[in-house]
Amino acid sequence: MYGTQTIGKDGHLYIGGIDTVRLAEEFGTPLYVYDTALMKQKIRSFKEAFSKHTALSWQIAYASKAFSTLAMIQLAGDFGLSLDVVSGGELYTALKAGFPAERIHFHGNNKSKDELAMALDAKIGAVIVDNFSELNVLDQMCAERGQNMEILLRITPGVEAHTHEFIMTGHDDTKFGFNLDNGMAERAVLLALRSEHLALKGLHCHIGSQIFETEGFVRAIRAIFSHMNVWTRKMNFHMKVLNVGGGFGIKYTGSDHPLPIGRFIDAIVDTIEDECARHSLSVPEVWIEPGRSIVGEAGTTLYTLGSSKDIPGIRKYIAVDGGMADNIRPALYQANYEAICANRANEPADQSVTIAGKCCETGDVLIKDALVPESFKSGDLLAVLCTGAYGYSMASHYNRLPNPAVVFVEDGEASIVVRRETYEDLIRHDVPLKTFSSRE
Ligand SMILES: Cc1ncc(COP(=O)(O)O)c(C=O)c1O
Ligand SMILES: N[C@@H](CCCC[NH3+])C(=O)O
Repeated sequence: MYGTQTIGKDGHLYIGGIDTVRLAEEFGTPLYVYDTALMKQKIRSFKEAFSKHTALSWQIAYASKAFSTLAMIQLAGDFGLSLDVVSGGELYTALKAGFPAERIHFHGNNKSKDELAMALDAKIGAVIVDNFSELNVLDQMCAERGQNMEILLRITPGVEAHTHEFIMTGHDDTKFGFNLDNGMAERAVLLALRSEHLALKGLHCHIGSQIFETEGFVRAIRAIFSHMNVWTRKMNFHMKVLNVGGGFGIKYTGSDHPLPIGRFIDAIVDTIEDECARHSLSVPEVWIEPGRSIVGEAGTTLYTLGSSKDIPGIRKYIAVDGGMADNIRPALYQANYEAICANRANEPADQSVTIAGKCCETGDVLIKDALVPESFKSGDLLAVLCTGAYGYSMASHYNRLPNPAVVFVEDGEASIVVRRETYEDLIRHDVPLKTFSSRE
């Protein structure tokens, strides 16, 4: 159980003081429910961890790829966060939400000219330049417009984070960033410093996601400083900002043991301060980009149980009214989740079942061994926990399933922040063949 989740006397699961059975009745299922008090608490713990380091300047940029909607971006803005966006769509959402442009940082390994133009028009805070072609294109665009832009360079420090290989990003063989050890990063620093319109503010690295140890951050920072030392003296490059990315691990199941956020922040800041002292450099402003660790545990997906299939001696499948279309993570990363029977949460959960989705795909299994009450049956409500990160944001329309609604709950109030898609929404952009003259 997470955040404000409780079990009521009626045996129902409550979130933010609201009965999830009522939420399902009112908004339908599948339904993404976000405990906003828990998101705020997560933001506060990042801020508190930094405030201990009184001499330091810092920014916490929410990585909106984890969950981007107008309401979420507003919440991040209200709490003084900066914002990491990674596409024109995320940037558009941020601007429409009224997020202060100067606190937006634009990422991505293949930003189009149109996306860069959007960023320049909006005068965002920084572009995190990922590769040589982007450096060149952005420089030319700024020159044509007579505009300046602050940039960071994304560095690939050659560090392998201990996580699923699909979500590692700091190792040498990755599509992201300028590699440190083969001279790419040094050349990028040189080119950026020569540009008249790009102001090289600092460096960025992101070693991966769902990380449980501080060691990867420490190694990445040390690797960057071993070069910074040379670049400062050789090229007179003074790093004003070091952005160490996101990736802080969360507790999806009882086998995950995430570190308190303060442990990560202390390790990051202490290492930076130590390296600066060692090389007689001034301490840069420290930026981080948490996504999952702000929204992950705050999200719960409610499903209604439908059909079941018991294969004696093998397993019992129980199917819900969603699946890989609203949560691709089990199929994509073999991610594990836990669930509660939300309308009978007080009954002993001693039956092991496999929770399947409704997509036409054998791999559409949400949880392999979920524990549910013996009497679990069609019509019951299942709450899959910790689905707040990369669930809604990676949702698809596979099998023409409309995307679920999203509600924020807090202090007994529920606010719909994304309406459920309708079948009409699904065909909204389709152009029927009869509009083509070639049809016989
Ligand atoms: C550049 C960058 N920053 C931040 C994040 C956020 O990561 P997480 O959601 O694990 O905190 C990601 C995603 O892995 C990323 O690619
Ligand atoms: N989408 C991934 C993480 C990668 C995110 C961005 N680099 C997940 O669900 O775990």
